[in-house]
Amino acid sequence: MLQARLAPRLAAASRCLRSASWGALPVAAGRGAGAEAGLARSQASPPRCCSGVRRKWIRPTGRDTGIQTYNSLSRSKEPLILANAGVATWYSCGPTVYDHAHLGHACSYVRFDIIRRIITKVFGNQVVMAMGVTDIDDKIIKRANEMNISPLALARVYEEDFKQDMASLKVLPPTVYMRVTENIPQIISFIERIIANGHAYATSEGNVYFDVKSRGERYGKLTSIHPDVQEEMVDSDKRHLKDFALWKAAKPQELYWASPWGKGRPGWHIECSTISSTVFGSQLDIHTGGIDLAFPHHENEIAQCEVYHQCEQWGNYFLHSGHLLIKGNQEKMSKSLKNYITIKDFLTKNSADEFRMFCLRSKYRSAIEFGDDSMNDSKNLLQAITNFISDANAYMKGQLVCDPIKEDVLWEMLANTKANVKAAFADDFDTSRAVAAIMDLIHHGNRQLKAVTKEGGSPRSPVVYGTMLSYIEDFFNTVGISLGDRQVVPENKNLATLSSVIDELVSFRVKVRNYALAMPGATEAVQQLLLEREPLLQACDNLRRDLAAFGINVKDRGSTSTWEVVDQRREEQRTETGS
Ligand SMILES: Nc1ncnc2c1ncn2[C@@H]1O[C@H](COP(=O)(O)OP(=O)(O)OP(=O)(O)O)[C@@H](O)[C@H]1O
Ligand SMILES: [Zn+2]
Repeated sequence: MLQARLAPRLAAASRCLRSASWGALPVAAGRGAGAEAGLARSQASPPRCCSGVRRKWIRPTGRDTGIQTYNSLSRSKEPLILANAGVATWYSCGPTVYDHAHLGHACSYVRFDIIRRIITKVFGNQVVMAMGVTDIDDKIIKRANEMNISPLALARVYEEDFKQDMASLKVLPPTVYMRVTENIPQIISFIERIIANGHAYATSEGNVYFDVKSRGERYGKLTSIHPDVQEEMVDSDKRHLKDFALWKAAKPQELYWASPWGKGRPGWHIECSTISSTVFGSQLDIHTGGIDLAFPHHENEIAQCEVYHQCEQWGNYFLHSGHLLIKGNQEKMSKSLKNYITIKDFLTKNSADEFRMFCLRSKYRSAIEFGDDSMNDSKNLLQAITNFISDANAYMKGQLVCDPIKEDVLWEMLANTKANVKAAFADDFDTSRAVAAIMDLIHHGNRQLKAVTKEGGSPRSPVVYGTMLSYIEDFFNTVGISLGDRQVVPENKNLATLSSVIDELVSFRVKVRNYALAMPGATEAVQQLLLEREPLLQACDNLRRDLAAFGINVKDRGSTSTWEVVDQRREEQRTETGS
């Protein structure tokens, strides 16, 4: 079905790529310089519109998903309309694979993973996602030279490393990963066609540049950066400073591919335009990346695709995630600033769910400060949710006995929460609002779960708690968090065994404790027995204390007991700070 829908587009794309013709002319734009300029601009203030021309965004025709999303192309929230009903085509800029990925990368990919899950699970659309992997570029060549291995070998190692990191963070893989080095013929054809259409030129030095001026007012449609401004040219064979490289002539000893312009390799931006067009043809619903990619990368991708496809609007929605900043100094976490924490290091002390909760608590577009405080807040929230689940479970099983529950209040709260969560998701994927709505529901649920000492008697309301539990678990499953260690146990046989052992241990302790406490009457003989059984109660208390040291919290609830896993690190911190 999906294949049938995409087939005409794929055919059109490959026709375009095959029919590209030759051309030639004369000049260099590096990823580093441009990207840094873009970064500085995107972090400071929104790009200035030099021409004052209002950007024109063409509202796509198709099926409205019911979601309003902020579109960097129009700089406002727009209805998310998919060209093919029920199917979102999505191109995501992937990693440059020359080193371990860090938490900045994690943040961007986790945030978009959450959005992808919302589009799929909450709004019922299929997502077809292609991700380009930059496996050849200046940084890869430099690092490979330092390590005395081939750039491609280095890239393969770190591509695999990236995929493993993403899997550890529970980021769903794209439908297809596409390596740049496996798309060189397509990239060359793409460049040839851009030249043939009069928007690029080759230089005598074997470089090919995009002629930015040839795009006129349309260059800058994403970021309002316009080529009219006169800038001084520095030592380059290009015609205009803003012209950017489509093809880079190989330096001596550098890895190269043969091309109509000599030995060389692709520029950065052309990779994504070609790969996206190879998979999705001349039209794309969603394009994503970190905010630093808006300029020059996405601006240039747009220019290339629109002159190649000769279309008015290639990508309909550009979504940009905010940066992960280091707390205190407001710096972007990045390799070049050497202020990064690798995903692997992070995961030795924290869980993927904790990081996801950290991401959920802010809007995906905003910058987010990373530090111990914000991670602890996220851990505390997760613990509060786990505690509620444990208490509600105990209540449902009759282990926790409460005063009569005001059911109608809870049913109403639940209905409101469902509506609020869906509205928050539909409003530019506002996950922080959705989490706040869930926490409010938990707060109200907790308020009524007050344990009372007298056993039985009062009417019970397990169904409303069961419904709340199931909704809350569904919510977190939707955004990629597995709640409660009991839920994740089946994935790990050792943990499943451990869980059963603790069940047995706690149940044995309950029998001993009940035996030690079961003393009808107050005769002298009974008092004597109580004294004799005192060591049993002491042993029960000791066991509870010892288990707490392993992060197992045993709760005595009248004649029965329940247990849950608590975050030990958090407990230790609490003890240290006396909180
Ligand atoms: N600190 C960060 N916060 C959020 N997103 C980031 C951060 N650093 C990189 N990204 C995003 O991760 C994705 C992959 O980036 P890429 O592989 O190009 O790394 P990079 O930007 O070169 O990283 P670095 O600056 O550390 O070298 C991009 O979408 C980029 O915007
Ligand atoms: Zn890209």
